[in-house]
Amino acid sequence: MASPQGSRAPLEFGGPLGAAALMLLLPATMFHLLLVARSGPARLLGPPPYLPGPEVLWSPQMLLLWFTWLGLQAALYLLPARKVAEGQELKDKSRLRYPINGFQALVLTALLVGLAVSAGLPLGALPEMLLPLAFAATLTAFIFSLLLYLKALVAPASALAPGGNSGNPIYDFFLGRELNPRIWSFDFKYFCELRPGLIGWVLINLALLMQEAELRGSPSLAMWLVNGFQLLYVGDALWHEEAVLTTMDITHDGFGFMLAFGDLAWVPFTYSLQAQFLLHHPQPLGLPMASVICLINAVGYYIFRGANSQKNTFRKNPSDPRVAGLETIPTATGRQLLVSGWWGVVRHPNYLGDLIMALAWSLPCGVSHLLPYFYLLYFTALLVHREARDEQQCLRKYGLAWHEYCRRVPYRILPYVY
Ligand SMILES: NC(=O)C1=CN([C@@H]2O[C@H](COP(=O)(O)OP(=O)(O)OC[C@H]3O[C@@H](n4cnc5c(N)ncnc54)[C@H](OP(=O)(O)O)[C@@H]3O)[C@@H](O)[C@H]2O)C=CC1
Ligand SMILES: CC(C)CCC[C@@H](C)[C@H]1CC=C2C3=C(CC[C@@]21C)[C@@]1(C)CC[C@H](O)C[C@@H]1CC3
Repeated sequence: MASPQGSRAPLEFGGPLGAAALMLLLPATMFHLLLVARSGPARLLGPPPYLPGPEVLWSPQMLLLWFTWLGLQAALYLLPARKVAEGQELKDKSRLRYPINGFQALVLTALLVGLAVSAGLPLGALPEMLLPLAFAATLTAFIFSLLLYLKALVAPASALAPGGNSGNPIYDFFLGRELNPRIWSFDFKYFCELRPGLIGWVLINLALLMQEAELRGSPSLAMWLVNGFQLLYVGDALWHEEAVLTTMDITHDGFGFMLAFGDLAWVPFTYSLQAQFLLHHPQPLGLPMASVICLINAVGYYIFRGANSQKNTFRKNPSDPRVAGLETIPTATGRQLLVSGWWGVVRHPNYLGDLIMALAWSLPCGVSHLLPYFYLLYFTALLVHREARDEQQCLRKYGLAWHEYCRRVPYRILPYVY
């Protein structure tokens, strides 16, 4: 199996061994978190309260519910979109087209769920179904990745991703071989990245809030904050859906187990960890502390959105008055790099904002347990690793200009620290 570039791309994630370990470790961590969040001691580093048997994990009804959810999101994806955007130029100089209707899918899902709840759907019962649902999602991710791997065997070389075609089946299965696997115009990676997982995450959060209201009479302030912050984050991602077309996930990485599991299982079932924790471990939170936490989230969001919008506006139209005055470095590709504004503070200001928000999502859970801080810890590791991968890609793209950018903006994520 030759690399699409002729020469083999360097192995990432620790090569085949690292990929095999991650394929076991990631689902194990997700189930560990689901079990521990509902246990009394809620110890991140302790053993799980029990090991669930097949009768707890396997449920045909939950598999059906999961497929109904995927089917609903796929149907919403296929609805007419307010805009159809073009992706980055591919190796064969063509550009794929993508529907921009993610926010519409979120609103329509909210309407449908609202109608179903008012007709008697017991959404508050969902938290009890998380284990078999997570199992259904994990199983789907494994089978789906296998089908994607097989599909790539008949794909033309130009459709393969730069990584993920090492010739080692475990590594390639993990990273994904085909860059943009599609059936007709249905793009699997783009669909999975933003719809079932992200919208599923806020739906699980809402179910946990409703269950808390049933148990304790009303949702706690901490639960409101976690729900509000994460809804803002998901709403923002879907509102700015087009921006995902320039992320490395879409332009560089193949679609394999890493993204299939990450999008379909990891995001909904682990990103909702704080709300899961709060349902089983209510935390007192006064208004003054809640205001401070809201301020932290607002600062994080301001940096995150400011940085992302500045780069996206600049990439779309460098003469836009909002970015035209910013200082830039020319590169041999004809593109320029921003060296003032947010992108002159650190080389990844959007990651800094994202991490500040991650802190604000954990703080409502108090400081008695490490468990709700799992997201912050995992996300720091993910972004540090992602930043290093992006750095390599930028160095390959921009060469000397990237060196100059690193000299002018020496810190990566946190000014004067990292
Ligand atoms: N919650 C979660 O689990 C995750 C959230 N995220 C968030 O998603 C968002 C997107 O992140 P991600 O895809 O990693 O990457 P970025 O949006 O940070 O994009 C990196 C790219 O931006 C361009 N770029 C870098 N520096 C400059 C500069 N100085 N001037 C102009 N362009 C520059 C380069 O591409 P080019 O030059 O080709 O345009 C580079 O490859 C972030 O806000 C991140 O925090 C990401 C991962 C997971
Ligand atoms: C579990 C694995 C080790 C890694 C899985 C990674 C995925 C969960 C993430 C890879 C890139 C992502 C992005 C987002 C969500 C998480 C995944 C899918 C966003 C959609 C989150 C919202 C932001 O506004 C945009 C992000 C793009 C990248």
